[in-house]
Amino acid sequence: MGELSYYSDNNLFGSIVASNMGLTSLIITTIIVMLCGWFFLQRKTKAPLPPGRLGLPFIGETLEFMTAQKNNNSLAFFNSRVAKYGEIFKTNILFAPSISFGTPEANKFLFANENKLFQLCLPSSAAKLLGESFICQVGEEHKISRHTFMAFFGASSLHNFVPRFDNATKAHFQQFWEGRDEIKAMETIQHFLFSLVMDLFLSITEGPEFHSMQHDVEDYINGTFQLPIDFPGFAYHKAKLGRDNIKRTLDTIISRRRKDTKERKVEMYHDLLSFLLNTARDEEGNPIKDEKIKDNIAMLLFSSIETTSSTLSMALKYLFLNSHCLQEVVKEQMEISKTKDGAPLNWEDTRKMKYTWCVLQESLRIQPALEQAFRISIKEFEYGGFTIPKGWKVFWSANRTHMSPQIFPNPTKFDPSRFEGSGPQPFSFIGFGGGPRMCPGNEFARITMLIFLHRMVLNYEWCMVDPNEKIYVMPGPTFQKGLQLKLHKK
Ligand code: HEM
Repeated sequence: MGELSYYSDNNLFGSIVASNMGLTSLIITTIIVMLCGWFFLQRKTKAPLPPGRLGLPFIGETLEFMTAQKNNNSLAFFNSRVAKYGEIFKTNILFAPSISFGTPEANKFLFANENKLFQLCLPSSAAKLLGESFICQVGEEHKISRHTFMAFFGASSLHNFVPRFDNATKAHFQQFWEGRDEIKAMETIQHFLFSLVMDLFLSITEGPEFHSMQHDVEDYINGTFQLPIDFPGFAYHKAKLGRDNIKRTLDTIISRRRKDTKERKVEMYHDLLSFLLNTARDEEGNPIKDEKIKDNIAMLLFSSIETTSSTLSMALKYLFLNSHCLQEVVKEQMEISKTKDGAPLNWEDTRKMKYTWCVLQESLRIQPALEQAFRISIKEFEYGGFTIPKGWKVFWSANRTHMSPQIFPNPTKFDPSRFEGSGPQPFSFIGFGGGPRMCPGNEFARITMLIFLHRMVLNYEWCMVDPNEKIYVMPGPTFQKGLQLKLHKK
């Protein structure tokens, strides 16, 4: 028994040890399996970077992109990558790792997450020249400043300016188009827009300040987004001098305006400067500081002219190439003209120009005035099954979206009827951008372009000297020979 019991105890001990060892190894194995699973899941849940090529160190694919863009062919750059990598891909253009978005869903995501996941990123050299203007601000500061300016550029405020714009447009045609049988339309339109904004912003339509500003604004526009070489002869250096001259001229104009206000001549002025000096307030409810007024007026001169002149010039080209569309525009404008009996156009008239507005939007769809704009991701996040790292650039691209055959069938065909009725699906037409940074000048651009086309089609027939005139994009679309037109007065 004892032996037996010894044997049994020994056996029991052995079996306890054996079963403990079995349990321990079971626990260890379970932990190892769980750890492996956890690591595996961790690896699985961290989505990969979007596919694509970052290209050469630092310059990446910048040269290839810039060459394609300059030749008005950035779509080929994008299409080849979309075909290879899909709708979301990585690249390195403009010297930074970047991610390209192009579908309406991705555009919506980008615009809706401004300040949450993305923020505007301007090259620091350009931001330096744009100073304290609201285009350089982000977050709440941007929202408040932009709101101040929107009070002036919104539809309700521009309402009253329509007859004044129409009179200015008639005067422009008399001075610059009358009696000419050939014209470089794009630069003449730029001059027209410069005159219009100088009137709207500062009530200045002629004289030395007008001419010096014209020259300085041109330098400012041409050089701000160029290579930041601050040395005589380089575009960026000229832009800096231009910006300084604009601000000096604005100093003189502001002092004169203050004197006029004291002498109660202020009611003479209905313009942006008067609004900024007398009505607008900053975020703390104080009058806006002069430095901010000057930087914003200079920035608005900068943003308004090239974009609008390019869209109008493209519309003249497409109307010439599509005579059935031109006939529709003429019919619509004649109907309006018949009701006017020589009186200037008003706000309600511009509301009736529905087909003409479709023509302008279709022109902007095919040849966007701003092809893409960049944001920077302010935190890491996932989108579309990919990780978007913090600090990478993400950009929307108007020509990628506008030229997608899934969104706009037969995308190269000029077809203004795409914009009739409820128009294209949301976030598929992004000619004016979207979200909190959507173009605040779109209403102003809309009315000025409609009024211009009204006067143009009622008074002139035109044909392009070279219907295949080349277009460069640097960075906005520009006709190689300035859009040469032969004119025939009706
Ligand atoms: C057809 C004419 C125009 C086109 C196609 C156009 C296009 C655009 C686009 C696409 C953006 C968005 C850029 C982005 O997302 O980063 C933008 C922004 C802007 N536009 Fe326009 N624009 C036009 C006319 C104007 C005019 C007439 C003005 C001024 C009166 C103006 C002032 C601005 C400003 C200040 C911004 C920056 C807004 C912000 O950052 O909050 N634009 N424009």
